[in-house]
Amino acid sequence: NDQTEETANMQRCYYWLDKTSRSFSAVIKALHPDIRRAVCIFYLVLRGLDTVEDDMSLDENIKKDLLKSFHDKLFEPGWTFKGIGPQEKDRQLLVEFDVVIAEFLRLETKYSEVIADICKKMGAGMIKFAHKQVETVDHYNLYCHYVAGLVGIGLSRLFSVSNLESEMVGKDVECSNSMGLFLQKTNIIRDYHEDLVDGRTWWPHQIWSLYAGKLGDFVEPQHEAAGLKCLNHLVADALDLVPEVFKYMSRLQDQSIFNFCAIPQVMAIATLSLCYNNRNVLHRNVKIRKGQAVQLMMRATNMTAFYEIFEEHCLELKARAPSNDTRTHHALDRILSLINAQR
Ligand SMILES: COc1cccc([C@H]2O[C@H](CC(=O)N[C@@H](CC(=O)O)C(=O)O)C(=O)N(CC(C)(C)C)c3ccc(Cl)cc32)c1OC
Repeated sequence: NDQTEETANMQRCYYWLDKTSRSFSAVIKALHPDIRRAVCIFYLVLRGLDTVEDDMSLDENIKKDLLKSFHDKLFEPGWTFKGIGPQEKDRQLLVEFDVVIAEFLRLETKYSEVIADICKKMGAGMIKFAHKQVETVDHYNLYCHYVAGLVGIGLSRLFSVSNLESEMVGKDVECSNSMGLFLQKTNIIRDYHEDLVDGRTWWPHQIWSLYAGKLGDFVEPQHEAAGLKCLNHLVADALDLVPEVFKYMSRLQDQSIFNFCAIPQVMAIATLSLCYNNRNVLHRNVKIRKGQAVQLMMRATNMTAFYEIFEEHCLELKARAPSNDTRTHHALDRILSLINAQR
């Protein structure tokens, strides 16, 4: 896509987009020109907020104030933040954040007000979860709402106000929230070992305590079977979101927006299927193969293919799930009957 007519600042923003999201930046750059800049800026603003939340070396009070006021910084031309620890991978983005702010302030108000509103809500939510662990399933859903559901809700509002999508897309908060939860829960399930090492655990205590005394127990051979039961429980919980994902995707009209929304979702169902009953999840970070990811990206361009991809992964999952895992079988049966019903 020809970005030559963009300002020097916007060129710099696309540079940061390439640096902060490997495969995903190309999908954002392929978005319809009416919405491309708004989504790129939204992505970078969220990356900035995420970098603050992730920096464990930051003084608690500085972090709290910054999370609470981040949405106001968007209206302070020239603002940057040099306090992020040197180990944070996207530290430099905040050092050059004045560039993002300059472009944010050039956006039409109908876009910038959505981005600022989501930042305000997300920052406030992140403060509530500054303590390290998640207690109940409700807390789990609330945490995922703050860090991911709100992204889906914000994007859906951008799609609607651009008039590229119907008003319903921006109004159906439940479906938009589920789009974020499906991605976030998949990441949390996949990142068990990595997060354990970092000392931040997002697996809800109310679920894992059914299977072990300490979350770290699952890395030990004698607790592996229990670890797999817990893993499968969380996979089934994530699969319960798929009906809402289908409802959301079925509403989309713009091809570039469909691709932008579909690609992360098909990556997630492939990752979720890979994680199910997979003991490697308890010891290291598992990822779908690059070749499989590319295949999925190329296929996920229409609703028929979207259903087919989910059906393939759900049938494969059903074949592997032991008959006594009723939670997983019920979730899969519901998804498969929805797919058959729309044929
Ligand atoms: C309607 O809602 C969406 C529609 C399309 C894409 C996303 C969602 O997809 C990427 C996809 C992405 O960023 N993939 C990475 C791979 C990875 O990080 O695992 C990448 O390819 O670099 C993602 O993961 N997150 C991060 C959250 C899940 C926290 C929201 C994300 C962060 C900022 C934005 Cl603007 C968008 C997204 C949506 O958000 C729900």
